[in-house]
Amino acid sequence: MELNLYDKEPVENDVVIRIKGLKVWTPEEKSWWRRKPTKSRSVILNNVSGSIRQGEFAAIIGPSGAGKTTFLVSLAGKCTLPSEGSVTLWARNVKACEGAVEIVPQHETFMDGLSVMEHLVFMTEMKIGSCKDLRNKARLYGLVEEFKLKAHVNTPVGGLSGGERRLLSLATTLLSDPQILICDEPTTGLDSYNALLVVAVLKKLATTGRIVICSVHQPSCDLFKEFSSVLLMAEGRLLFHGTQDECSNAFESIGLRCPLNYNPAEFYIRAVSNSNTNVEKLVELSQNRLSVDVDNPSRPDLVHNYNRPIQRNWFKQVYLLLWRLSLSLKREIKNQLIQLVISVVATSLVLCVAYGGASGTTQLGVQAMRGFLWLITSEVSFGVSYSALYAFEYEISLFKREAGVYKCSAYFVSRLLSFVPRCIIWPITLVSISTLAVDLPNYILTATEFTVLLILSSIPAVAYGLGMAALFTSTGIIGDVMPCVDLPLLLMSGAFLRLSSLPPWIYPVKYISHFYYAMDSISNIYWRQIDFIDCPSNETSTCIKDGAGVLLENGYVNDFIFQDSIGFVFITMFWCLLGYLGLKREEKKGYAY
Ligand SMILES: Nc1ncnc2c1ncn2[C@@H]1O[C@H](COP(=O)(O)OP(=O)(O)OP(=O)(O)O)[C@@H](O)[C@H]1O
Repeated sequence: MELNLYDKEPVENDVVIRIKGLKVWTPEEKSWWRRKPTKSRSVILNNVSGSIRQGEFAAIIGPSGAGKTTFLVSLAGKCTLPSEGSVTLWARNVKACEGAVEIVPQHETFMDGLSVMEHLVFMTEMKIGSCKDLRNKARLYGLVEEFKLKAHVNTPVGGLSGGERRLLSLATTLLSDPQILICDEPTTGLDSYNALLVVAVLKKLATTGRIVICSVHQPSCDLFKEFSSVLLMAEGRLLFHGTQDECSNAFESIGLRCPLNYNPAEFYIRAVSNSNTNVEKLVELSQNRLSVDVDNPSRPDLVHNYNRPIQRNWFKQVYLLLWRLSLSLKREIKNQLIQLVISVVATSLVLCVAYGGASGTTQLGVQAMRGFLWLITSEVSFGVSYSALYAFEYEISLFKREAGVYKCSAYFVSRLLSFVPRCIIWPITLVSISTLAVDLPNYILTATEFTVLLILSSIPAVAYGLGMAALFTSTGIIGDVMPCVDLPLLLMSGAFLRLSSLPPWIYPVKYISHFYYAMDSISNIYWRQIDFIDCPSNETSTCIKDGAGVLLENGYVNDFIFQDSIGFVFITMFWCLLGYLGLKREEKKGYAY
């Protein structure tokens, strides 16, 4: 049975995409200490003009570095390089036609831990709506069938071959049924059977009125002849745009005839690679042809009723992102458990050995218990914040690739929530093992309070790790920056110096230190229960008489529950905001096609 995925009727042969005087440059490189650019910009696209009609199935060919990818990305409105000129769809700026154009990049980016079906279900839910809806379900299964992915639905994406990944990438893009599809080398890496399969699907799309534009590298004769039109590029210029026959006539008119049985695409590319004269002749020839189309009056009345992208509501986006992450993490559960056992159980045992029998009721024990409280607090904070530090390292290109599919804030929040199990398991394990060795008053109640407090304090610690990760991910210097930021926050914990002795100008830093709030709370929980600290008669230094004295010496506050609760909420929001801004900046930089 033939699947009818593209139910729109072909429409009249009208110009949809118009490109006028498009120039794109490489960015100027400036050093931060000099105003003068260290490297001046060079032209990538040089005054490209043209127009593309409804139903066109166009092949962009040209030598390497001709500017094909840059041209495609500009057509999709996703070029982030400095540019001039315009690209319009139905006489409207391409950037204002969200959802009309989809681009399939040369290099696919997926979450490799998911199976093919899980990936497609996630994308269907995000891009077109619930998979329970029969139409959406039919579209999903139709594409699986059309791209011969049925045999691989349970295969992890990371285990697919290069060609299969390419097919999956195309199927994912077609879920939203875009009006204009741009593919950067869709057949590269595919065997001839699959290359023809892909081209046949794309051609079918074009026959239903959509525009399909593909850059193709060394296409075979069979493949090349499937395209309805050819765009030939060299040195950043569009040398020719027209049908295959028109292309061959144009070459003949400048004295170049493609030999019989010779691959025409290869012939055209060679002709413009070797000779500047040929390039100039073709530029001259094409200028007259292109100006006709470009100067046609615009027809804003022809704005097509293309599928506007849907955006699931924010909570649904967070839910779906969490679902995807949980699927990916589920497969790493063994590694996660080993990590937990090594990190927490081993740490707890070391603490048991070092602090065995410590009690805050003796002068010696005061120092030991201060150290113990600091160590369990910092172990949890460091443990969770450093595990969050590399959360975006592998995901940032996926996040950029999926820009527009979900909101940046939903992504950040889902990433924060994905750490919640760790924030619960870590403190429970650490407290339940390590406190067995020390003398806690009201053991069960105090250990429970420690656990709850450490769980609460680990949330801002994760927000801190994620915030820093989002701010510094692309620079690759996060490992150097983090210890520098940690230091003042650590000092503010009160574990190493008396907070009341700090100069007033440095004092506000303590309000953004999660170490401070955690130490303030845990110290209050413990020391408030110590009514008497023994002071031996031969003691030469001043004795601290009770837990309140210890708190006073450290500079911790009395109304700790209120202040520390507000503090935890405040710093969580503070780091989330910085993290969100960091991700937004990454999103703006755009995906590297
Ligand atoms: N962001 C960028 N910064 C600097 N130079 C760039 C950038 N993007 C593209 N270029 C340069 O512009 C030229 C055209 O690149 P583009 O990728 O568009 O060519 P292409 O025709 O697609 O090449 P290929 O067929 O090899 O993929 C290349 O010389 C490339 O190095």
